[in-house]
Amino acid sequence: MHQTKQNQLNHMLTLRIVELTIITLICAIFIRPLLSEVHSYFFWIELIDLSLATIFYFVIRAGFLDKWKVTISLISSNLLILPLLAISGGVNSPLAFFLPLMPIMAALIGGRIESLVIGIILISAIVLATIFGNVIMDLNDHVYSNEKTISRSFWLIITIVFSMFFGRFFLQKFTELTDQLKDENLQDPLTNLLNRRGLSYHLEKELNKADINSPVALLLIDIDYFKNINDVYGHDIGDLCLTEVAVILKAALRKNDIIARFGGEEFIIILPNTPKTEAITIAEVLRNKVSQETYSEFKLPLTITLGVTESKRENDTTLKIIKRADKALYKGKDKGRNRVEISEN
Ligand SMILES: Nc1nc2c(ncn2[C@@H]2O[C@H](COP(=O)(O)OP(=O)(O)OP(=O)(O)O)[C@@H](O)[C@H]2O)c(=O)[nH]1
Repeated sequence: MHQTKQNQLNHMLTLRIVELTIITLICAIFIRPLLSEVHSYFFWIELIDLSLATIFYFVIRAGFLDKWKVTISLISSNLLILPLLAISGGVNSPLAFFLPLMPIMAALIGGRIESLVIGIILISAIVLATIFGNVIMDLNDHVYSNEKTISRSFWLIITIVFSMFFGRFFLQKFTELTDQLKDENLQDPLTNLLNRRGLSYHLEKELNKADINSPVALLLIDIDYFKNINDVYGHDIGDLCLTEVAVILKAALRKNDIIARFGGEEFIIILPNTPKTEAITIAEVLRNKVSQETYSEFKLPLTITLGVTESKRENDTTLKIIKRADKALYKGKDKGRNRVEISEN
């Protein structure tokens, strides 16, 4: 789910970058000749470039390209631009000003490695264009200045390196931020357990992995008579009790088990690769641990009731499995609370 959102963002970002490139090229073709005299070479080169960028734009828009194919296209369009750059005057070409944008584009669309690869290609091309600067300039019949070419190459390389670092830095910040948002989005702020959204995400994943040999067990847990705590001691003590119960439940679980606050005073525990018989033993352990502790500064005793179920072979859904556990839980409440009940099917 989150991967898809990230892909959509990358896709949108790629389109914006290519749109900007197209706008810049249109300005270069139609507006620049009004401001100064431009060699006809540039017109044709920029027209070819514009056609490439437009094709690239529609191919991306149609969604034909995944991340790697976009990166490969970026690298190949770089390689295509380089000969155009050579015949338009090498590092002295106005096209050269586009080059420092490339590593940033590659970092945003592809990643760190892509940005590094493109940066290295460009720097090597600039070094070559400087060594053969004289020949390139002859093609374009401009007056060639060795010092000017070297100075331009120097600054271009500096800006490309800078752009590689900036791309990397931006990517790092972007990843940190999206990870943080992802965590916050899936976390219950009171108990720091997964929230309902996080639970659905993990439960769906585990149900897809489950089969006859490795069923998923689910425990629905409800704190007994919790309303009394709120009514007598206040909501803040109620909150404290909830957090303390969450800590006890979490500490008793195995590494791969998943715990979430389902809402209010209800928790759900997903036990991957666990048959119902084993889940019942775990549920009893949890029930005992919770009832053996006392909670908050008032040393309040608490008990829990648990409904236990396991995944079915076919067509099980997050909704169905939770509903089965819920039925079992309410059977436990009816039978007097502080107990483990198993779903019938
Ligand atoms: N402090 C606190 N209380 C909450 C929170 N969420 C739900 N509650 C309270 O939890 C209580 C749940 O009460 P009930 O559903 O009636 O059930 P109960 O009193 O636990 O009784 P049984 O479940 O039948 O054993 C309500 O008083 C809610 O206000 C919360 O985030 N913090």
